[in-house]
Amino acid sequence: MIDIEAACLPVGMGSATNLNDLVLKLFEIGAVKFGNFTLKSGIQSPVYFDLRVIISYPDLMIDVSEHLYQASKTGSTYQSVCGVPYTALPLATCISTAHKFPMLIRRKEAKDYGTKKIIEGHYKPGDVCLVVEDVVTSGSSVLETVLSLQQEEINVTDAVVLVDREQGGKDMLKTKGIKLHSVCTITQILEVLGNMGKLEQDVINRTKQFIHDNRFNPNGNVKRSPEDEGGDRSIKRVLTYGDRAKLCSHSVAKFLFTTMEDKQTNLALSADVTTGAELLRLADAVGPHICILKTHIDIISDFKPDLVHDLSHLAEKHGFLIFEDRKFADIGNTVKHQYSSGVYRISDWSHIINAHALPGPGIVQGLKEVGLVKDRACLLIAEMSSKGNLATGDYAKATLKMAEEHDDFVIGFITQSKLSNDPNWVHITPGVKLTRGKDSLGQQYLTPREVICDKECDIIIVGRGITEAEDSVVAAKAFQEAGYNAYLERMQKT
Ligand SMILES: O=C(O)c1cc(=O)[nH]c(=O)n1[C@@H]1O[C@H](COP(=O)(O)O)[C@@H](O)[C@H]1O
Repeated sequence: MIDIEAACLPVGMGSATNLNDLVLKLFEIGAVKFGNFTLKSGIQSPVYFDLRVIISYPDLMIDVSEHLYQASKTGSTYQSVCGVPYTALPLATCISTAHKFPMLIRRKEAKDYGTKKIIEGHYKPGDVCLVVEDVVTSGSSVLETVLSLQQEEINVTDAVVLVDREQGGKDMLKTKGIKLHSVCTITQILEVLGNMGKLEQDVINRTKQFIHDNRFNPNGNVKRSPEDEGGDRSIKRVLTYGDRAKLCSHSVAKFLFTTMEDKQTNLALSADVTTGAELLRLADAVGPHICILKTHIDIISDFKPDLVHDLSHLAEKHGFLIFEDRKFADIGNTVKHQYSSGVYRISDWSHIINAHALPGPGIVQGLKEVGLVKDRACLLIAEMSSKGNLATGDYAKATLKMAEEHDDFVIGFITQSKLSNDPNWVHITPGVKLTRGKDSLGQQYLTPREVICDKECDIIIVGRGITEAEDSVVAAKAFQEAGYNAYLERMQKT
């Protein structure tokens, strides 16, 4: 049974109702729903929380924030409170104004201009901040806000959430040193609604079974700095590829970061060869060393549909993603056809495609109408490697903005430098050789270290450095090692 006494202590400027009334109210306004819902991950869930709707009920907002405030009072002291964007922002605001608690706002996107701040508000290194969230499932959204705060040397020891779905978030956050407090758990909600006769027993059983069957493992591995090991809580945390796999919501980006960590490679092979047989030979030989195989399918002189079928098998065998470097650049309606049909039917086999931002957002919308249902991903070309290219000035910034508006499909950029600190974006850089240089047609080369360590991009694209080497496997191994070592070096220095 629920400890009602504990849930209705009078507090600060207001007082919280009892938990039963709160749960009932949430149920009545549709903030808690039972049925069949497809979650962002694609999983079918018998329960869905839509806590955004509470902003339409000011009394409920005050009540929920008082419950959150109560649940967070566990002996720790905080200098500030920060809501996980967006739903928890108004909740954190209510707590802040009711209890004279300074607030911080974490930007969802990092500003690359002006103050360049990701955390807004006044703070100093070593401050302790309470993180507020509406619902916790795996804990990754709370973690994302925690990591942003920690990068500014703000400590987080506790987080408070209205509903814990009991799917592993609490344990995962514990492994990161964060204690999660919840106003209520899904078990408590089922119990309250069951006792009030609002839910059939089979709905309760189905929901319990779903929660039981869909738990996340608490296997996070946020890298700690030496000061952290020494007990200093002013931690600067560094996100590994594995951490970023957990943070990002797009399945292709998740797979990519996971592969990079597991295979220890940030190498994309640009397989710019002109026959099907050569493409397959290269893919099979170099496959163990790469995370992405990039194609220009229209330079294959003997293309047959079987080729992409065989290539897909090799992608599965070696665990890499296929990226057709089609560089779409037309209006939305045209690119839809170019992507889905014609001889190549690119959307049927290529996990990732790229597009120029030049035509405006319609190009992404058009591609998305084809790619989203197939769980495909897109990279926007923000900066190019060739001398004299016109993608300069504010072009990259405008491209980032376009990507942010389509982050369900766009997972990152083809770029020469890091555009954003948001760990969800994948930064992929072509024009890489083991030594700096250029070719006779304006291509300019940087080294893996310059790209990964200095410019802080994530993946190197290498073409002729491998395809024209005497032994492509030896060359691929060398690029794999150079790229991954540069990444490890960056981890050390950050
Ligand atoms: O989108 C790309 O991949 C790309 C963008 C860019 O700015 N520069 C660039 O070279 N590329 C591609 O990256 C590959 C580079 O090949 P190499 O110069 O042989 O390493 C080629 O397939 C290019 O089409």
